Amino acid sequence: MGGLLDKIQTTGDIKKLKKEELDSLCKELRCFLIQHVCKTGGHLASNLGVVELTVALEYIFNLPEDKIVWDVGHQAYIHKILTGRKNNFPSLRQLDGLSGFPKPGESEADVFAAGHSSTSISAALGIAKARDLQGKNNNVIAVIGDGSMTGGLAYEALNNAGREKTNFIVILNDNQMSIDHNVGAISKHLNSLRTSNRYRTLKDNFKQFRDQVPLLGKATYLVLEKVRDSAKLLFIEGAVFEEFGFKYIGPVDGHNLEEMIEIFQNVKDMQEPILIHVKTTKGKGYLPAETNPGHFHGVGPFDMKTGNGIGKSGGPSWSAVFGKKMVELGKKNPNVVGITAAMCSGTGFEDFQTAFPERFFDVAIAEQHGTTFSAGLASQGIVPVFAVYSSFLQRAYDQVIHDVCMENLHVVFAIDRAGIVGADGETHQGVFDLSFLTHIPNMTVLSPKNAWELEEMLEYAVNECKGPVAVRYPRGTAEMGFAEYKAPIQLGKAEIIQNGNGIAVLAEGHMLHAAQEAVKLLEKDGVDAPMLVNMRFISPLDEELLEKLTFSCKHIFTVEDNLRKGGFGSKVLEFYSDGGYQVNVTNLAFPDQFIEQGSQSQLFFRYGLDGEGIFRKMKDKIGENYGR
Ligand SMILES: Cc1ncc(C[n+]2csc(CCOP(=O)(O)OP(=O)(O)O)c2C)c(N)n1
Ligand SMILES: CC(=O)[C@@H](O)[C@H](O)COP(=O)(O)O
Ligand SMILES: [Mg+2]
Repeated sequence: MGGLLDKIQTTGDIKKLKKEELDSLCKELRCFLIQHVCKTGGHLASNLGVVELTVALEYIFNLPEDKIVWDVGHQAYIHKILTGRKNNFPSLRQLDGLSGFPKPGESEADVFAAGHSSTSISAALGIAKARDLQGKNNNVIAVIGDGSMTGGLAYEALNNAGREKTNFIVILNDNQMSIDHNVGAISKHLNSLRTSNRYRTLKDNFKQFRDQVPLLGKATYLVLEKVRDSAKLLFIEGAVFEEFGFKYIGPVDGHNLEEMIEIFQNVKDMQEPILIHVKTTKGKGYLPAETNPGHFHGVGPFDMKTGNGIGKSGGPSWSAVFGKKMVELGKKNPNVVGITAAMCSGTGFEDFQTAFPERFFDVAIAEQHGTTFSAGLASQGIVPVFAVYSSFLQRAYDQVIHDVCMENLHVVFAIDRAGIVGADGETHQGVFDLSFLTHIPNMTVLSPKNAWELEEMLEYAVNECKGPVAVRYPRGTAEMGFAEYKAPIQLGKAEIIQNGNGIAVLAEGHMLHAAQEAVKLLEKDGVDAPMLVNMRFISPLDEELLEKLTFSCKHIFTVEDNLRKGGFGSKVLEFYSDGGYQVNVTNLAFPDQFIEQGSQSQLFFRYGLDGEGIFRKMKDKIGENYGR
């Protein structure tokens, strides 16, 4: 690999290239990207789609003085390669490696961190206003996808930005895709703009006019050039963005470097809010990704030649178990409906969508709306099951409290990707939901130990619960172990896996597996069989059991896939402290910090939450009483 890309070692080096070289640079970038992402995995399709857009932006604007804010940030790989991180690219999304998202700590060219969608316009506006207050005159650009443009926060920001007479550019990268196909009225509106030829007409009109002027003098020509340039900036009727106060430019071909370079040159330094609508193709330039952009949105390692995945194909994922059970529940109960916020395939909801299209709602990237919409449905006797990634539900904290729990409405939250998710890192780790849900009055929170229990809990949540209920389960292959433990689910009741004295290990959800491994190691080390418990309910806790333990156990350990503060263990401690019990409780959980990227197993190991790590921590704690 080499040539032009080798000349780009640091931010701004791209500007040393000749304009005629940029097409070749784009080709090299695509090869580089595919060759590396096929090994590391990552958000390939979105990045292939923005190669020319990123090159044009970074060729015209002056980084790092000019600020580019990437929405979600999953499409910032080309930006990373062009801003000094090419050599580190093999470590993308790996433990201690390059982040898959913009990170100001990684480079001065990364202005604002992201991972969750629809934040770019707000953040960029803040950056632009700070610039104005500080008397600077750099450009500020938000790059947002059409999927992210369905998030409410983007409109709060447009509403605010449209009245500012300041240098502020929004690039709307429209590939008609979210992860799955984009949905909703905004998507339709963008489609009507995409297919309009008004921008082309203006350009063509100019060409016709110019060709008709005989013996064009240089001065006239220059005036016409200016007219043509400003023609691109003309108010185009019908684009919703104009109503917000933005000057709308588009649609522009996002794979045509020349066109984009010309437009960016024109808008650079303009003192008003401008929105440039750029049309791109997700997966551009790599056939498997162009053909199946949903799959290549976020992909694991794959064979570059065929696009086929590489690596172990274990059993069904937790999401697949959820999806299959939902079809069964939907068949039995016509009141059950499914809701997703643009994560239909990720949450395993596709079969339900196919089976019950009229009972399935993709609300787009709108977790807040999805939650309140569910509350509305529940208020009328429908049973909504909102499948949502743990970290994205953070968005809807107020809606969960104010619209669901306060009214004690029967909304079922199927919380996918709860706990450590791995390579997406800090922004996506689902390690807060136990802390932000279990203290809300009326909310029931359950965690399954295995696939069977997830199904049982869903059945329980849908058919037996009366109020708000959340079932949380992790990313990855569903656990099948403990198949012989099938006690029926009962409100607030834990499941005893192994009786014992002296030591009790209370496990949350899938952490039971690591906890059992640790217990076996303790036994092997000469400790009398500790008690092992699958808690099942994190809220309400099995208080009867907790009280009983105070008579038989000297040491109580809690194990969970969540941060320590406010989590399962914290609740157990609180119970004992409130009741004035004298017990020795140790919480084994992730430390109270943002947890970095890495594979799930690497992170469980690093934080001592794999079987061996739990064993060591327990051994340390038991100390002088060890072995008795
Ligand atoms: C709040 C939030 N919800 C959901 C997601 C998951 N997610 C990541 S990218 C994406 C699609 C974004 O589509 P778009 O902005 O059009 O980008 P594209 O991948 O098409 O370039 C979704 C739903 C997220 N990152 N943040
Ligand atoms: C960028 C983003 O938010 C999603 O693409 C996310 O990375 C998907 O995660 P999963 O791979 O766990 O579905
Ligand atoms: Mg898109």
